[in-house]
Amino acid sequence: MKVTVVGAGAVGASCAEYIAIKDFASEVVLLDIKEGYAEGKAMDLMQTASLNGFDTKITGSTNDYSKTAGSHIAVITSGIPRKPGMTREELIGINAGIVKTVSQNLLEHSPEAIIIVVSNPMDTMTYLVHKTTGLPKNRIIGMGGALDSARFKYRLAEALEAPISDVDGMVIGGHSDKGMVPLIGHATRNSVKVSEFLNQDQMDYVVQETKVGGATLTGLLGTSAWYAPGAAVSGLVQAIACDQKKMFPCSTFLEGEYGLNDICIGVPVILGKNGIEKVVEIELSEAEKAKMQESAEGVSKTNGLLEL
Ligand SMILES: NC(=O)c1ccc[n+]([C@@H]2O[C@H](COP(=O)([O-])OP(=O)(O)OC[C@H]3O[C@@H](n4cnc5c(N)ncnc54)[C@H](O)[C@@H]3O)[C@@H](O)[C@H]2O)c1
Ligand SMILES: O=C(O)C[C@H](O)C(=O)O
Repeated sequence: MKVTVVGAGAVGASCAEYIAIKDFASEVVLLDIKEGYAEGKAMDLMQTASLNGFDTKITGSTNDYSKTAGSHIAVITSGIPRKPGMTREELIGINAGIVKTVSQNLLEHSPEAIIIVVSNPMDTMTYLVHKTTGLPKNRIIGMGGALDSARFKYRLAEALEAPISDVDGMVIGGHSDKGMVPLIGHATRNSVKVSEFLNQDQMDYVVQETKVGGATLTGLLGTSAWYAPGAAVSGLVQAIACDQKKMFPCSTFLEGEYGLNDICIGVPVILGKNGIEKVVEIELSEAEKAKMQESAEGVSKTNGLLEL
């Protein structure tokens, strides 16, 4: 199983490290445009192999896509992250061109690859890849909801004063500060609805802190987060590589599901060897449906900025 990660920066290198440590891939190729950067990150990571106990071979490439040939899965993290005070959507002017070129370069050498899009604004970048590559929609996956759901569980566990292993919850909708839809009504503590334990103010706080989770960290770090994003991507890669049939919220191209068309946005999907094996349509409350519709309007507005 060969995996390529384009962008050997904070998220890409973290993703590569988590994939290696999980040791399900034979090879991970890190590619970056900065001279020597991917090679350096790969060598540094390989020098953890005896310490972290993995056999995965990590190699680096400075913009030579021939090294990525035959990749089964390709992750796109190339592009700029936001600075404090920015929205993800403000990155479109620079990242759209990068993501378009990178996806084309990847597919030239790995025409059968499954593409996972990470670069922001992620839902719109996923839509861009869908529109410009012509790949079947099951092979284009946007990562955002898996990360947002991890932050949702973090906030739920904090509010519940419970171990994170007791908590479950999912975030759907757009991967944006205003557009996320944390499904608080579905969230549970060991199969018991969290509304049995938390009052409305506490639940509202969890939802709001989840929605701005990325911005909160960007404010603290001065750049985007990378550990949880890298871990979230590695989970999607593993589900595909190991044909796990696991359900994640991922950005995918919709054709009527959830009443939405011609958009990539976060919905529950089953991930396996074919990428998106199935879109799962769950029962939403009227309020959740309205939030999803509003979220989709925001994503479509950003999509409109693309020069397709
Ligand atoms: N979807 C999500 O949940 C999520 C989470 C975290 C970060 N992000 C996004 O991921 C992207 C990367 O974030 P980061 O913190 O890793 O940034 P970073 O600056 O640390 O890394 C980005 C890397 O991309 C490289 N790059 C730029 N143009 C390239 C090109 N044409 N080809 C190959 N490599 C290129 C840069 O040299 C840099 O090393 C940002 O757009 C960020 O907003 C998304
Ligand atoms: O928030 C960001 O700028 C990066 C990413 O989308 C995140 O949610 O961490």
